Formats: sequence, structure tokens, C-alpha cells
Amino acid sequence: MPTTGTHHYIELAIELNPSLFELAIAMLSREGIDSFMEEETRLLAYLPESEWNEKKELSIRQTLEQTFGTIPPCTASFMADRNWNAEWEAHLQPIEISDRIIIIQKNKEITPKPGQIVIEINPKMSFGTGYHATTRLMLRQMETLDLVNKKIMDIGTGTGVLAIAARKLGNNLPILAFDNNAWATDNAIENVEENHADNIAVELLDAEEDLVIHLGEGYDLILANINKNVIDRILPIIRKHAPQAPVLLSGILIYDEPWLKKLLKKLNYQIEKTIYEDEWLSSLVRPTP
Ligand SMILES: C[S@@+](CC[C@H](N)C(=O)[O-])C[C@H]1O[C@@H](n2cnc3c(N)ncnc32)[C@H](O)[C@@H]1O
Repeated sequence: MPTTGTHHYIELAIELNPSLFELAIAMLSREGIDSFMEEETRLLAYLPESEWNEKKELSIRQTLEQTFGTIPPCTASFMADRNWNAEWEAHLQPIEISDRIIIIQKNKEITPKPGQIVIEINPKMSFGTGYHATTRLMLRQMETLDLVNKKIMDIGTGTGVLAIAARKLGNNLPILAFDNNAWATDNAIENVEENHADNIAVELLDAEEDLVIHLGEGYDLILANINKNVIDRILPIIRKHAPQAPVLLSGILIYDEPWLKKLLKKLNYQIEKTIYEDEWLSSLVRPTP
């Protein structure tokens, strides 16, 4: 079971022209950072205190310099857990993913369109608010799929948003949703409960260590919105141990599409559909028969 505890983190405040936020988010996500908040002229990026050290700081500075030619003014400050929720929630507004799906936060009243699914997400520090293009892309792909009688695994569940969406989009089998970050699993459990989404097992697991044993249970659809490096390592495992399962991928930058195509070819997957938003893509891939 995930541990519920106090989580401290580092807030990086980067002074930037807002037109550069998307690019900065894309590049910082390559550093493994996946929690962001946008202010008028500052991009705030959050990472666990345990991951912050001189090497990480240097690597982030190099990434910023390579991306922008110079390092934008940037400060790092410690943030205790207790500062977090109110601040985050104050920034959030409902996000309409499509005519079919809208994401709202706790205590926000909205009138959904007829037939629109409402997902309530209180993100805390987890990724998956709908504020990121990759979450939107995954949800837009999912709403076009027939999820009935599909056993789904949600790798890197973050807030649990995709698993909850699957349930609300008509999926009727048990879902395994996991993340290697205890903030995320704690938060996903809360969100699953808030949404009365039953039969979703949220677990603290690492895809790179625990996949094989779970894939043996037999899955019909794998959701993996993670990042290039992790996908590079786990897709061969998925191909081997879930040889029939389609995989819905995101967390991949458009610049990395050639890499993705090469990997898919090597593993004998065919691309069924790729969609794009900002610098990001999502591909639905199926094992070649
Ligand atoms: C881009 S977020 C996606 C969150 C959510 N699924 C969504 O679509 O919005 C990626 C998530 O993968 C998790 N993650 C990264 N590496 C992982 C690994 N090796 N095993 C499990 N989860 C991982 C991160 O903690 C993060 O919550």
C-alpha cells in the first residue's frame, strides 16, 4: 500500500515569456519534471526534494541554456507540503477536453454539455490535471475506443485521471492503475473515491521492475503516458508479455517521433492513430498480426 506522509518539494520559478512556456515544459519534462504551474510571466516547476541536488540543478540549467540560448532568471525554493493544496487549487479552472469529457476540481460547479462525462480531479502534486497536452491527447484517443470488456492497465497513473475516464467511458472490467510516486498513488486513490469509480486498483509499483508479473494477468489495453526514456525501456517488455495488447502512448515530444517510429518497427507494432497538440503526440499502436 502507498504511504501517506508529508512530501516536500523544490519549486523552480523561471522568468519567461508565456509564449515559451510550452517549450520549457517539454524540455523540463525530459529532466523527469512533470508538475508545473503557469503564472503571468513565470513558469513554476516542481520536483520532489529528494530528487534535488547539484547534479540535477546543473542538468536543468544546461537544458534551459540549450533550449533558449541563455539561462532565464531562475530561482529554486523549498516548499513544504502544507503550502501546496490551496495554492494549486486556486489556479485551476475546469478543462474541457472535448464535447465528451470535462475535468473539474472539487467544489467547482459546472453545467456539462449533454452526454458529457465529468471527471473531478484534485491534483495535489500529481500529474494529470488536464492542464497538460499529453493528458488531453490520451483522453481524446480513449474516447474514440470501445472500452467495453477490455482489461486495462494504466501505467504512470498520476492523478488516476485516465483510469477514472476509462470507467466513465463504459469500461466494465477491473483496472490496474499504478505509479512509482507515492504522491501520485495517494492522490489517485482519493480521486478514484471522489469519482465513485469502482474496481480500480491503485498501486505503488515501478513499471521498470514490476511489469512482467502483472502483465501475466492478461490485459487488452495498456495506457502509458510516461516519457521517452521509460517507454523505451518498458515497451519491449509489454510487447513480450502482453503480445496481443494495443498500447496507447503519450509523453512523447513531436521531435522524438522518428525515434518512436523506429522503436515500433523494431518491436513489430503498427501505428493505428497518432494525434498531436503543442509539442506532444499520442500514438495508439497495435501488435502487427
Ligand atoms: C506524464 S505523467 C501521466 C499522468 C496521467 N496518466 C495522465 O495521463 O495525466 C507520468 C506519470 O508516470 C509516473 N512514472 C514515471 N516513471 C514511472 C515508472 N517507472 N513506473 C511507474 N510510474 C512512473 C510519474 O510519476 C507520473 O505520475
